[in-house]
Amino acid sequence: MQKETHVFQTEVKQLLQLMIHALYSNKEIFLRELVSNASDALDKLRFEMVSNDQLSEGESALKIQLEFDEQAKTITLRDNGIGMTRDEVIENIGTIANSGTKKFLEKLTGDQAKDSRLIGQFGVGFYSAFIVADQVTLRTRKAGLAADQGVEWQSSGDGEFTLETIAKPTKGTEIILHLKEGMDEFLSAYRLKNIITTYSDHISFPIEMLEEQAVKQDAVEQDGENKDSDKSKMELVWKQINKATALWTQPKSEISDEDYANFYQTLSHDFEKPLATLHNKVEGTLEYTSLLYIPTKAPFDLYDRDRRYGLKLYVKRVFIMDDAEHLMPNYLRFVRGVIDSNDLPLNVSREILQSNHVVDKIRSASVKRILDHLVKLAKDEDASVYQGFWNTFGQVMKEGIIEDYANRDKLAGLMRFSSTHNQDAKQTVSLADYVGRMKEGQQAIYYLIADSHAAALGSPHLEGLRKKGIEVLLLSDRIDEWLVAHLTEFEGKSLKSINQGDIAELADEAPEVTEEEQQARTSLVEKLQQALGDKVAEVKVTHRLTDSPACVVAQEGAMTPHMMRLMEQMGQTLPKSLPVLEINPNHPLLQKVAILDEQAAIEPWALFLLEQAQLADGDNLAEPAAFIKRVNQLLASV
Ligand SMILES: Nc1ncnc2c1ncn2[C@@H]1O[C@H](COP(=O)(O)OP(=O)(O)OP(=O)(O)O)[C@@H](O)[C@H]1O
Repeated sequence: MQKETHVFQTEVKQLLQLMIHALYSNKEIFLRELVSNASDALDKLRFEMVSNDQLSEGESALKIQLEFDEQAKTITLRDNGIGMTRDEVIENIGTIANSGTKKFLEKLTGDQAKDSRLIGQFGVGFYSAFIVADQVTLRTRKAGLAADQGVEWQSSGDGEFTLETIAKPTKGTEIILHLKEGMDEFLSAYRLKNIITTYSDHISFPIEMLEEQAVKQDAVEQDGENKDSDKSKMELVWKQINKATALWTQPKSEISDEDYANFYQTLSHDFEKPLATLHNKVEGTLEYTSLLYIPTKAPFDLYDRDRRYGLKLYVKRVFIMDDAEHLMPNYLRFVRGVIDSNDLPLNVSREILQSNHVVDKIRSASVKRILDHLVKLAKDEDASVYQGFWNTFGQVMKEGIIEDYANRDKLAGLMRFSSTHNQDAKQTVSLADYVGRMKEGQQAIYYLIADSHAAALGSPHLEGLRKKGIEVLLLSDRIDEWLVAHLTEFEGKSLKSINQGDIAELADEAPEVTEEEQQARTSLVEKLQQALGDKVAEVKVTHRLTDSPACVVAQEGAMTPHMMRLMEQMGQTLPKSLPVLEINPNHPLLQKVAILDEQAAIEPWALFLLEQAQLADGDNLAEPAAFIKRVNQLLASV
């Protein structure tokens, strides 16, 4: 087939530009990325060969070779892995951007240091070749196809690439980098070897480089006169330069922190050191090894629904799949690592994983390991470490309360909230802290849910409790309504919303009122009730408020207004449950209303009190213009 030219998709073009500039300070990672791709290609072939040994094409040793040419200024990386068809080349490296690319580009900040970290996580893999090369040639042939079905891809990274069908006798992929000006540092065996042993020592396949070695001359020649002279000449031979042992199979005592960290980088593309590394070998009825990492930074697509998460699954050292999501519950999707099982079949599929007791056991033991480690971190004297974890992953951990019933108690202990104790928007208060500060006889752990921390902190509902010195947790994450629906108690203390039903601690504080006052109150309540009709479930005198004139609360057991708003935003139509309007009869506004007699005069006040209470609660008024008109009329009339 003739050479044809294609253009990169716009997103790919943007990405290339960005990478070339932003990753400059970390340029040697190109090699790690390409080696990682080669290793993936070998993993895939090894897996395919389990059911089809023809694919080996007579080459049983799977390996990666690296060489450089000082004159031509090129570096070549070669693997004898699975290779790619023409269509796969087009799809994988060229016209079609990775599904995350757009989202990734939207996340960019313009700050080089931050962006380069993002790029790393995003795993731009192959394109990182253009950090050091101004021309890249990729030659590949899919294992199992005929020798003349090879493909050559070529690009200088400036918007276009060419494709040509070529003959390639050996399966696999070869990438030739034509180095840019100023990149001569990579034309050095020492430097290349160093990068490989730093980043790719524990890739499970051998990586070879050419090395000079003295080789004995032919025996015939040696038969001559000078028999003793040890004639030998220097020759280049392929020598393995990495350890090529999967890191997790090594004894812990032989693995340095650096080894662990470098392997984490290979897995996650994250430049940051992981927060925790948990390496376990399990023997007995079940045999497997797990190497789990808790990252320090969240991946940029932590909340991306399309993103696949999970661990790499190996069976008896053979790579099976990436993102085996059944090995970790969804809420621990930020955990990276490897599980290598001796008990699963090699032909295991995602479907089998879904309902497999071996997987279930590995998963629950792995979850336990992660949670136990977090519990330990949370107890650490240096609170900043766990706090840092919570600031990054707290919202996701909250999903655990909903998702993971078996571990609910442990998870509850790991939760952190904002509270009136320190008023801070940062979530630093644990339920145990709260319980430790509970007043004598306090009935429940109180919380308030609002749309934002500021709205919660300024809520009129807090007034009465604040006066009594009772702490209230302030919840304003979207997930909090679901959290409290599932977390109804902690250490025998129930959790209770302060804008739903009555609060025992406040009811017993009702101040003495004279019979006359009581009558006046009853009549005020009746008047408002009549004016509001079916807009409210009830009007009653509050114990909650000290400064504000009124507030809305939900009836005991009914959905809070905040929850109703969330459900509506999610497109759920619900039968309206009406709010209870609580009034503060000591407030000057209410005293004003108390002396009005005519229903026509009371009505705008009643509506105004209800609507301002709803506004303070974060509700959107159905008729804002009518509200403003009413307020203006009332203001003009005073
Ligand atoms: N040496 C190779 N042999 C076979 N296929 C390859 C090779 N290098 C790249 N590919 C194919 O090209 C795709 C894109 O590679 P790239 O490195 O850009 O991203 P990735 O490997 O999918 O992502 P990540 O780098 O995050 O693992 C790969 O998924 C793979 O299918």
